[in-house]
Formats: sequence, structure tokens, C-alpha cells
Amino acid sequence: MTATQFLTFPAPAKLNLFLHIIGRRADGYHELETAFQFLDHGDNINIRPTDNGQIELLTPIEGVPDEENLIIKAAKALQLASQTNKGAQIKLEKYLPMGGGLGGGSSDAATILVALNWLWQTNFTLQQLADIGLKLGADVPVFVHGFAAFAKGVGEELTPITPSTYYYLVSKPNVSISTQAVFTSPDLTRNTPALKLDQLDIDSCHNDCQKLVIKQYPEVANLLAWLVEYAPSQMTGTGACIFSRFDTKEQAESIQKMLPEQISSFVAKGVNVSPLHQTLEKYQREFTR
Ligand SMILES: C[C@](O)(CO)[C@H](O)COP(=O)(O)OP(=O)(O)OC[C@H]1O[C@@H](n2ccc(N)nc2=O)[C@H](O)[C@@H]1O
Ligand SMILES: Nc1ncnc2c1ncn2[C@@H]1O[C@H](COP(=O)(O)OP(=O)(O)OP(=O)(O)O)[C@@H](O)[C@H]1O
Repeated sequence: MTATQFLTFPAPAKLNLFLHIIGRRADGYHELETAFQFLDHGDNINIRPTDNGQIELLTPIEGVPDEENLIIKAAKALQLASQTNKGAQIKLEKYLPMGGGLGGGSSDAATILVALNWLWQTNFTLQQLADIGLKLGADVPVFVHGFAAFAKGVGEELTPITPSTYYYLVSKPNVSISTQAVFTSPDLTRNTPALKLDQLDIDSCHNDCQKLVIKQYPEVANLLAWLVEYAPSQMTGTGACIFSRFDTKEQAESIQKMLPEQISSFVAKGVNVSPLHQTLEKYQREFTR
């Protein structure tokens, strides 16, 4: 490993193939059941390890102060846990919409934890990194572990699954939805019965946040009504993105071309192993340390 070069690590999007809310904990957090799958599309993070102990984000995100940026928070959390005196220069290429339900911020944080753990040789296990990451966001652990999963708890009790890998058209109406606002709404239903994992049938599941969001955001309701005419479509997370599934890339792209102008979108494939872990393995083979 030469300390002078930037290495690029992906921070993929996730989909919640369904999202059931089965209860609420005393601390206000919700007990969920969800199936996570990754997409072969996301942010890229370029990282150069340094010896000066500084965490430098060379590409700040407009509207997100550095001290609140999950990239910086993750790097500092790893520094604190490991007591390392190493630092890093970081450049983010942001492609995932914020407030889209694709977990972009959590994925960025997980990529920083996994990549710096290797670059700094802090040698934590993935479970230890997931524990550090959970304090930054409920979606961080699945990105750290990097396998498609059935999740319970607040999303941290993970069991590997291998859902079908479709092509997805992911569309976002021009609204940004706060996860916290959805979870604190009095209208959210919180009593979906718990599933039995050995009888899991993803197609018969749903997203409990969707009903609430389409009531409050006509932009989401209209887009969903339009998409379901062409393909099975559902909201991911707390929205606002909707994913529509297709057997081929061409089918997904043909519907994408028909989307109204104000809808941003991309086509990606569902993957059951995170691109982050594939990249890390490639670097580990390439570099002798
Ligand atoms: C909706 C999902 O994306 C589904 O995967 C996640 O549950 C949300 O994960 P996240 O964005 O990493 O969420 P966090 O940053 O941990 O929490 C944001 C806010 O959502 C609420 N929240 C989040 C997760 C959860 N299980 N119950 C909650 O009530 C809390 O009010 C919290 O203040
Ligand atoms: N590196 C980051 N990338 C994106 N958002 C960040 C980052 N750091 C902090 N944030 C904050 O997190 C908020 C949520 O962003 P994010 O992209 O994770 O949303 P999301 O896709 O809706 O997440 P989720 O699916 O986990 O609810 C942003 O509005 C922003 O204020």
C-alpha cells in the first residue's frame, strides 16, 4: 500500500424490498422487519490515508455541515474506537439523492468504516464495525456486512437471504422526505404481525410507510399510480424513491424514457453482495501490505 494514492470505494444504494413496522420501543425507535438488497449503483468515495490524524473532506455537501456529515462522523468514530493516529483525505462523488430512502448517507458511513479499517489496519471485525456504525444510523450495519438480508430490530439483526435479482427503475419525485417525520407521524401503522423467516414470501409483503407518504405527498402518489400500470412498484424506506422491477434492463429503460420530465431516475440491478465488499477484496488481492 502506498500512502500517496487515492483509492475509490463504492457506497451502493439499498432497497427495502418491503418494510413492516411491528412495534415501537420505549426510546421511540421502531421495530421493523425488512428485506435489504443492494443496487449496483451508488456514490463513490475516494480515500487517501495520511499520517497526520486529520480527517479532511475535500468535497463538502451543500447544506450538510462537515460535523454532521456521516463520512466525517464515521471516520472520527473509527479513530476514537481504535485510538489510531492515522488520518485521511476524502473525496465524495455523490450520485444518490438525499432523503430518497436509498440509504445514501448510511452507505457512505459504512464505506468509510470498512475502507479505513483496512487502510489504517485497525483490524476490527465487520460485526465490531457494524456496532460502531449503528450509532450513526440504523441502516449502517447492513452496508457494513454487505450481504442482502432479512432484518429485524431497528434493522441491525441480520439474516442473509438471496432474493431474486431483478433490474430496477428507481424514480424520485421532486420531494425530499424526512425519515424522522415519517416515523413520528401519529398516522403511521405500527402493528403489522411479525413474519416467520422460514415462510418468507417477499411478494406478499408491503411497506407500512407508503400509505402515509402517499397521503401526504401527492407527487409520490401520482408517480406510484403511473408506475404500477407498467410494473410491480413500491416505495423504498420512508421514500421518496419508488422502485419498479423488470426482468431486463431494456424493459426498465423503455419505461424510464416515458417518465415525466421532473422525475429523476436511474436503472440498476439488484445485487446480493455489496459492490463495496467486491471492491475491497479486489484491492486486498492487488496490494501486498
Ligand atoms: C427507513 C429505513 O431506511 C429502513 O431501512 C431505516 O429504518 C432508517 O434508517 P436511518 O436513515 O439510518 O435512520 P436513523 O438516522 O437511525 O434515524 C432517523 C430517525 O428515524 C426514526 N427511526 C429510525 C429507525 C427506526 N427503526 N425507528 C425510528 O423511529 C428516529 O426518529 C430517528 O431519529
Ligand atoms: N454523507 C452523507 N450523504 C447524504 N446525507 C448525509 C450525509 N451525511 C449526513 N447526511 C444527512 O442525512 C440525511 C439523509 O440522507 P440519506 O441520503 O441517508 O437519506 P435516505 O436515503 O432517505 O436515508 P434512509 O433510507 O436511511 O432513510 C440528509 O438529508 C443529510 O442531512
